[in-house]
Amino acid sequence: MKKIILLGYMGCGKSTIANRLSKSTNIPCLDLDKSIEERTNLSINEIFEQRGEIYFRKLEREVLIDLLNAPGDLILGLGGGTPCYANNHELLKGDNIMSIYLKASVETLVERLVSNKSKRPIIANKTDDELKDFIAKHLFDRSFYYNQAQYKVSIDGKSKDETTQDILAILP
Ligand SMILES: Nc1ncnc2c1ncn2[C@@H]1O[C@H](COP(=O)(O)OP(=O)(O)OP(=O)(O)O)[C@@H](O)[C@H]1O
Ligand SMILES: O=C(O)C1=C[C@@H](O)[C@@H](O)[C@H](O)C1
Ligand SMILES: [Mg+2]
Repeated sequence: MKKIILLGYMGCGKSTIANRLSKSTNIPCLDLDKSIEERTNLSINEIFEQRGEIYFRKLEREVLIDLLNAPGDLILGLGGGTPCYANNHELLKGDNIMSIYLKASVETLVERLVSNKSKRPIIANKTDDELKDFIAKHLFDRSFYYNQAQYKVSIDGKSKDETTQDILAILP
């Protein structure tokens, strides 16, 4: 059983690329954020609003552990913060796990996120002017964890197809 894990900052394309990889490989895919929403019957925004981020981070770890331990092959798109909390990055070093960091520049991320903030509670209340500085600092803080991934794929200037092909080329 192998688990292919996509990680990286919000907007780097984890959910999008996980779906495309799944279609090309016939390996089923799941999205950790979606799995959390299904388990709680709440949206990510509602979880943050009603229960707070600490509750979300506990749940995120629990659902991650369950999915990593489930039988069968899986492509899993993590949440943007998943490897950066509760030592989750150590969970991604198991023998049957292939972790892939979708590495994006601050510019690419700002471009994608500026009009897509509302469903992402960490940035939802940032003004467009604040967003670039926030992402630059946040990405810097998180990079230590993202860089623990086994593979790094740069996504700047690439189409969804090109990124998908780059990842297919490193799959066993
Ligand atoms: N290679 C690409 N080129 C252009 N746009 C892309 C590419 N990959 C993804 N996108 C777009 O970027 C946006 C963010 O992608 P996606 O939701 O897959 O990111 P994510 O990493 O799952 O984010 P989050 O951590 O917030 O769930 C989407 O609108 C998607 O269509
Ligand atoms: O970067 C983050 O901390 C987050 C990213 C999203 O995928 C969600 O997991 C949630 O909005 C938190
Ligand atoms: Mg996603």
